[in-house]
Amino acid sequence: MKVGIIGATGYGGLELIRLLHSHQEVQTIQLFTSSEEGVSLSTKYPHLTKLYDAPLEKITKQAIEQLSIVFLGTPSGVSGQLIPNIYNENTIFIDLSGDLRLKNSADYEKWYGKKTAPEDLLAKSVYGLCSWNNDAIRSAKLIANPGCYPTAVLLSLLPLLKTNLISHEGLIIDAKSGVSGSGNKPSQLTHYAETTDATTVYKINKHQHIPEIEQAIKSCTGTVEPITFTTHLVPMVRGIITTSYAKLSPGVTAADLHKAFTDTYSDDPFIRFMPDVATLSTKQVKGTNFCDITFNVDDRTNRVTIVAVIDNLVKGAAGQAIQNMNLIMGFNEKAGLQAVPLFI
Ligand SMILES: NC(=O)C1=CN([C@@H]2O[C@H](COP(=O)(O)OP(=O)(O)OC[C@H]3O[C@@H](n4cnc5c(N)ncnc54)[C@H](OP(=O)(O)O)[C@@H]3O)[C@@H](O)[C@H]2O)C=CC1
Ligand SMILES: CC(=O)N[C@@H](CCC(=O)OP(=O)(O)O)C(=O)O
Repeated sequence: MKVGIIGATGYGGLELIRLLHSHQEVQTIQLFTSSEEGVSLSTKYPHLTKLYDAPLEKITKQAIEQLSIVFLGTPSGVSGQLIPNIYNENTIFIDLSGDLRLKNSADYEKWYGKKTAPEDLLAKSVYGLCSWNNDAIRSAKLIANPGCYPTAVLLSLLPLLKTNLISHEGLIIDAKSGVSGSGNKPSQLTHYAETTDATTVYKINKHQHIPEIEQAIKSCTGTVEPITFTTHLVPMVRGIITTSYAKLSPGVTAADLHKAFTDTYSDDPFIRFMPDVATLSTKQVKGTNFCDITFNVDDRTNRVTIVAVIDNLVKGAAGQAIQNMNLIMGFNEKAGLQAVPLFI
């Protein structure tokens, strides 16, 4: 099968290359650029020497039409305008950006501060939250791959929200990410001198993933209340950890929560429910498509603390995008995604 990557020079693109390279169903990976046509990716990234030396290609409708799948790892505001120009019935589009996730275009313009994608594109797009939307994913032509933070938050909260074991009201979610989450464009926030030896809170009550999380909670459980969601940048390259605090519904015990997680995920290839662990670390999922989840009930407050870890570039981006491809194409869901975590 022939696949393509638009935005191949970005961090999401590089991670797609790394994972697709060992996918047994993928024979050719075409790499596209908007700014460095003719340049070899291995010139820019020497670790790809003797692997990806061919010149980067210009994005054209004719080239995209030849591909079974095209991934877009482009900054927000790009794919919503680009896809209408290259859309065709032969190719499946998987967008890693936030452009097609929010069904309400006013929400996109408010939270992203950018022009929304056309309504017909939004109507066609399927939210690619694997494990929760697999039936719709299997027949999709256009996938809105979930955001990195929403993936960890939703996978860890939906089993309890859907069964009404925790209250929808007063949910508080504290999230922390490594610096690769902000892509390969340097900024003041990600400058080494300011990120190393520091933890920084950012986008307080303004993060663009707030409406995405609320939309998915509504769609999976039928109801939603506003969430409090706070993001932090921590001095590591990869990884996300989310810690959520929820009020238990009357009479609910730890055993009920345990059952909800095992009922939902015991057969899941990538979600590892880990009750009774003393620690949970981003390292234990590094380089993989795993999402590890644990919880602890505080009897003093009648609250439960729910923790999830993912690799932002894999389960939070390229890995989940490939899992979506596998579901659509009817491949083994784990194809290309079987690596053991890079723990040390
Ligand atoms: N990093 C992460 O952990 C995650 C990222 N995402 C989302 O995925 C997307 C990609 O992220 P990431 O790889 O980190 O971003 P990067 O900034 O690292 O890379 C984006 C790439 O997009 C290409 N690009 C820029 N402008 C255009 C354009 N007008 N047309 C086509 N291509 C363009 C650039 O390549 P070139 O100049 O060669 O065209 C660039 O290398 C973003 O929307 C991000 O929000 C989602 C989940 C997690
Ligand atoms: C550390 C860091 O900066 N992370 C980014 C991740 C968001 C992202 O990837 O953007 P979309 O999912 O909206 O496309 C952020 O918090 O904005």
